[in-house]
Amino acid sequence: MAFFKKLKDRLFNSSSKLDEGLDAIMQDGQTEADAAPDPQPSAPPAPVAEPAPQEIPPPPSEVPDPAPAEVPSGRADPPAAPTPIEIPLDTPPSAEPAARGGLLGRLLGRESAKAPRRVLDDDMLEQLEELLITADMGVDTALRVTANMAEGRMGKRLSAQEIKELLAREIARIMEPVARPMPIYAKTPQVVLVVGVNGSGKTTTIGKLASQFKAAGKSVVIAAGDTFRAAAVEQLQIWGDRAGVPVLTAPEGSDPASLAWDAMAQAERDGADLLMIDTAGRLQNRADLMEELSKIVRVIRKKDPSAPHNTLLVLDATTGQNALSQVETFQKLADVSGLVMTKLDGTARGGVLVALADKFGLPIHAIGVGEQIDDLSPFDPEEFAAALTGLGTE
Ligand SMILES: Nc1nc2c(ncn2[C@@H]2O[C@H](COP(=O)(O)OP(=O)(O)OP(=O)(O)O)[C@@H](O)[C@H]2O)c(=O)[nH]1
Repeated sequence: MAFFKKLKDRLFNSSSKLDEGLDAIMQDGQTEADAAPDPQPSAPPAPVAEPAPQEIPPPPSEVPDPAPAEVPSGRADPPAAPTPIEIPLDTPPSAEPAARGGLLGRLLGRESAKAPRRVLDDDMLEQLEELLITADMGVDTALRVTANMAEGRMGKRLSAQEIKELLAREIARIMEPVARPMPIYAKTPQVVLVVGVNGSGKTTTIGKLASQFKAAGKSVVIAAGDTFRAAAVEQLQIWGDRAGVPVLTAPEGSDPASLAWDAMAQAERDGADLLMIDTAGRLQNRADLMEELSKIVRVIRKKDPSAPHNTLLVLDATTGQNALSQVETFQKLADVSGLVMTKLDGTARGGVLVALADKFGLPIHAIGVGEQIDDLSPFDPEEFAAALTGLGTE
């Protein structure tokens, strides 16, 4: 629960946004009868046709599933890569579907019987859709999520807590298949190419990952592949020092592919388990960047035809919907195998992760929740859904 609390506190902006929005929606449609406290158990039966539901019915099985939980487990792994043998990050994501227990299960049924309720109708659904869109879930995902929430529940009187629970279940269901730590392969050195726009958090993420891999007993080499920016190289050296991992650099302006070749040779010589290669993120000139990335890949493949084994795209969650177009762009530039979402702390835009999972289904290997070396966590769909919806924050 410690991490949940940290994530919850740091995702405060997102959850409070959804919280406030839901409260407003509840107030908007509230009638006197809705607001009236439910009768005490000893009182005569209430003159309402339908008793206030204490439990949310489980999602009907025929609900169209945007990201089915039964997706084959290998779906998100790189197809041609060797079989993973180990998971590096310390806490694996929950194997249990969200609705069947775990954190969400424990958070259910915590509200007072007197909580105000509102009848779920078209009006309310529309308001919910708008709320999710403002939380950066995107139109398509917001529509799918609300449709699934409404399935079999139209006309029912729901409380804000029940709506949050429904929302959290839907979000966790979409996120479950993409919550996968970066796989570690038997082949060494495992080459991890790290791509993303400048400022997305590549350097910081490489440092954090290197530190975690090292703590897990792996030997790591970092290559500072953004050779055109001296400041970027310096930053990476600082992070390498923090993580206690060697950083290979090349003179400013030199060919990143040649550095990648040298780094590969050194990683092989040293018997390193992992080689993490930082790359430039200049999207202003896509043709150049594409050529640069493909040259790095060509060169390292001369030494190992199965490399790179992972191509991590680092995305800044605070860019909201822009993250979607960055995925599209980088998928054209490189064979992206997984995502790391940074800056989830203090952003009101965590909803974009749901849109990303729904649209691309790429694995989310880890999330950045701060600027310190240990502020990188495995992605847990239940904790994320609970934090995003504000469940358990009362
Ligand atoms: N709050 C917060 N800040 C982060 C996180 N990850 C990275 N940052 C900050 O984001 C800024 C950019 O991070 P970098 O790691 O330098 O990003 P980059 O993609 O390497 O950028 P360039 O070096 O310009 O290519 C830095 O100030 C980091 O401290 C995170 O998870 N949370």
